[in-house]
Parts: sequence; C-alpha cells; structure tokens
Amino acid sequence: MSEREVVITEVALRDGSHAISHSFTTEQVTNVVKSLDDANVPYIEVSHGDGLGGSSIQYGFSKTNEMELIEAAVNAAERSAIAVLLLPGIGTVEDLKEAEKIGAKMVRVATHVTEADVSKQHIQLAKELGMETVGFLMMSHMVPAEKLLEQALLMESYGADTVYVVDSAGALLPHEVRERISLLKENLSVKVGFHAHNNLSLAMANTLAAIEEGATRIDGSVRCLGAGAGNTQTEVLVSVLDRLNIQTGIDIYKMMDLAEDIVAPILQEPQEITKGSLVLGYAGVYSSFLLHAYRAAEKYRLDPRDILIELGKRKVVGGQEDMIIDVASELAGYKIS
Ligand SMILES: CC[C@H](O)CC(=O)C(=O)O
Ligand SMILES: [Mn+2]
Repeated sequence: MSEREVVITEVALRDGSHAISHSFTTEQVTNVVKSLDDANVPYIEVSHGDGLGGSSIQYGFSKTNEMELIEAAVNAAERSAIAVLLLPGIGTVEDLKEAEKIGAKMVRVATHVTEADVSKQHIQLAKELGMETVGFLMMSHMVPAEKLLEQALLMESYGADTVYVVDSAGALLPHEVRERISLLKENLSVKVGFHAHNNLSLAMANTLAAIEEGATRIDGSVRCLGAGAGNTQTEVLVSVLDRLNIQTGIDIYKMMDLAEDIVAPILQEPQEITKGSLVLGYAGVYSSFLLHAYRAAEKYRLDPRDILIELGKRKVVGGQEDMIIDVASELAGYKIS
C-alpha cells in the first residue's frame, strides 16, 4: 500500500448501520464489499454501529448477526482488509477473538475522549492477536487539545498503531481540527487519523484540514452513509484528493458507480443535513443519538431539537442512550422517580 499517501477506511458498513437501524443483510454487505474491493479501498469497517456486541435493547438489535456480516465481508474481499470497531464495555475480548478468527485484520478500539485508560486490555489483546490496532478517541470536541493529547499518548503507550481524532458529533470547526491534529502529530510517534461527521457541513473541510496538518488515516462513508448527516463522503473525498494530487490508490469512477448503483438503494432516505442532524453538530451531541431522539420525540410529542439541545447541555456521552428517554420524559413533564 506504499502508493497511498492517505489511507482511507470506508465506514458505511459500520457507521451507516446507525442510519438504517442496524438492518444490513449479508447480501448487502457482500455486494458493497465486492465493489469497494474492486475500487481498491484499503480498509472496510463492518460491525454493528456501536461496535462488536452492540446489538442490544440499549443500542438497537441487528437484523443479522454481525459475525455473519463480518464473515460475508471477509469472503467477499480479495484485497481490502476488513476492520471492526470495539467499544470496551460493549464489546468483549471474546467478541474480538471471534472477529479475528473469522478474518478481521484491524480493530479500532473506541473510548470516550477522557477514558482512553479503558482501552488498554483490548489494544494489548489485539496486538497479541497480530491485528493492526487503532485507538479511536470519540467526542474529541469535548476536551481541549492538551487533554486529547494526554489520552492519545495513553493509547500509543498501550500499543496502538494509529490514534484517531473522532468528531462524533460533527461539532468541530476547521481551526479546532487543525489544533488537535497538529498537537498529536508533534507529540506522537504513531500515525494520526481523523473521522468526521457532516452535521455542520464541515466534514470535507475538516478532513482536508486534518490532512494538511499531517493526518494520514482518514475515514469516509460512501454516499454519506453514516450516523447523523453521515461522514466525509468517500467518493467525493477521493475525487478531491485526486485534484490535490494526493494519492489514495482508489479508483474514482468505480467509487462513483458503486455509490450510485450499490449503496444509494440501501439508504432508507437520502442522506442530507436535516434540522435534526444540524442540531447534533450545533449542540455537540453524539451522531448515533439522532434516530433514538426522533423516536423519543414522537413518543412524547416533542420537537426532537429540544431533546438534542438538552442532551448537549447535559454533556451526555456514548453509552448514555437511556438518558434520551429520561430527558424526553422530563421535558414532557413526567417526573422521574
Ligand atoms: C457509538 C460508536 C460511534 O458510532 C463511533 C463513531 O463512529 C463516532 O464516535 O463517530
Ligand atoms: Mn462516526
């Protein structure tokens, strides 16, 4: 992969799981992976939206067992490596061992931005299993750059090959991305990555800022199939990088074709910045909370924006999905006992 100056991980088959209520089928995964593999995408992430073990009442049940989806992806890929996401506390070491046995080559161990210490066991196990290992610092907008660096250094010390700045809420502004990526680049020995969400229509601008500051591992989702308003749109990103003469090794026409012909039909509705996803970025709320907030708003006859703004004020983080119902019922005037 030496010809690639920026190495892209395609996340639609994991982050996009949030957008379609975890309803991927093995047929969809097989078709998408085959076409991404043919376009020469280096890494394809496949898991429940909340990572291994995410299928549950708290996060939403998967239509198809994720290990079956991962196996279908591994079987469909000839060149691409299949990656999985794992949030310690949701996914277990047993889940990771099973995914590796099936053929997953990379794991991204994701923690809230202040909780890198909980990634130690999983990062170390992944290295023992011979997997490429990424530390994934979610909700990176919530702390100053210096705190982010402290947490990134912990992940590096556990053995992560790359540490990602993850803009889970799509709340970061370009100068904030620059500040974070440049500080990590100056102080880490390992690679630095960036994962954007497009809630404020800044995913592309933020991604380019990250690349300019030295990030070499970048996430995208084809057709923007990711949580909230989606991620940096992969087929657009590879076209823009090609115009900038930055090599990704990915075939642009094939990416455009698969976005249109294979991925667009999977979307329940086109990915766009709705008032709900805009408020995610504006208020700094986890992108994966969007559909949960819509459901709660319908149940309690509320404006979903009011729920999201309140969640943002309370600085609710991943894993606190039950707070969505608490906040909605409080706003609707019910007393929580
Ligand atoms: C709940 C996990 C989350 O979707 C991971 C991620 O992609 C992010 O934080 O943006
Ligand atoms: Mn994401």
